[in-house]
Amino acid sequence: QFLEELKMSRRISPLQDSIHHVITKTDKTSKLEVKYINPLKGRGVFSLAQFSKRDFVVEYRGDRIDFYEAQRRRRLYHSLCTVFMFDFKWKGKMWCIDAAKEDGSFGRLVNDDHKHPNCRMKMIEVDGRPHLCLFAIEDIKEGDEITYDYGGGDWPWRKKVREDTVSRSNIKESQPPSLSEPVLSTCSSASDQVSL
Ligand SMILES: C[S@@+](CC[C@H](N)C(=O)[O-])C[C@H]1O[C@@H](n2cnc3c(N)ncnc32)[C@H](O)[C@@H]1O
Repeated sequence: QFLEELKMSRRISPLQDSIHHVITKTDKTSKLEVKYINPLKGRGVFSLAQFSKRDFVVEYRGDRIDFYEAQRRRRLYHSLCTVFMFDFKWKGKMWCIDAAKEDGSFGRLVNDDHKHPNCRMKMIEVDGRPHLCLFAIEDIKEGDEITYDYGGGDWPWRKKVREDTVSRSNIKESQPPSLSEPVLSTCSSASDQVSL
C-alpha cells in the first residue's frame, strides 16, 4: 500500500518499482489475480486495478540457468514444462529463466498475445544479474488479461487462430523454439534493456 502511494505521488519510477519486487521476490497480489480461463489457455493473469502505460507489472521469476543447463533440462522435461523456459541474451551469451516449477508466482502464468499485447518483456539488471520483467505498453483496465508477445516460434495456439485445425493433443506435443531463435527475442536487443 505504502509503495503504491509513493508511486502514485511519482516518487517511485517503474524501474524502481520493478527492482523492489525483484529484490523482495514479490508479486502485486493486490493488483493482479490468477484465473482459470478455459481448457485451451489454462490459467491467466488478470488485472484487479488500473496500470498505466510503462508501469512495471510482474517479474517472470524462475531459475536463471545458462545455455548448457537449459539444453540439459529441455532433454529431460516434458513439453508441457519446456514452454515455461524462456531464453534471452545477456552479455553476449544465451541464458534462460526456467519457470517450470509451480512456485505460486504470477509471471509464469501470463499468456501470449502477439497481436494486441498490453505488456512487453524487458531485461533489467539488479545487483549485476539479469531479470525479466513485464512492463505495460498501454493503459491496462481493471479486469483485462495481462499478455505479452512470446516472440519467435510457431506457437500452436497461433496456428489454431489461423487454421482452426489444431487440437488440444497437438498443443501438448508443442515444442518451444530453438535457442538460435530466442523466445524472448525482444530481450536480446540493447534497446530493451532498462539501464539502472
Ligand atoms: C507460460 S504458460 C502460461 C500459463 C498457462 N496458461 C497455465 O495455465 O499454466 C504457456 C502455456 O499457456 C498456454 N497459452 C499461452 N498463451 C496462449 C494463447 N494465446 N492461447 C492459447 N493458449 C495459450 C499454452 O498452453 C502455453 O503452453
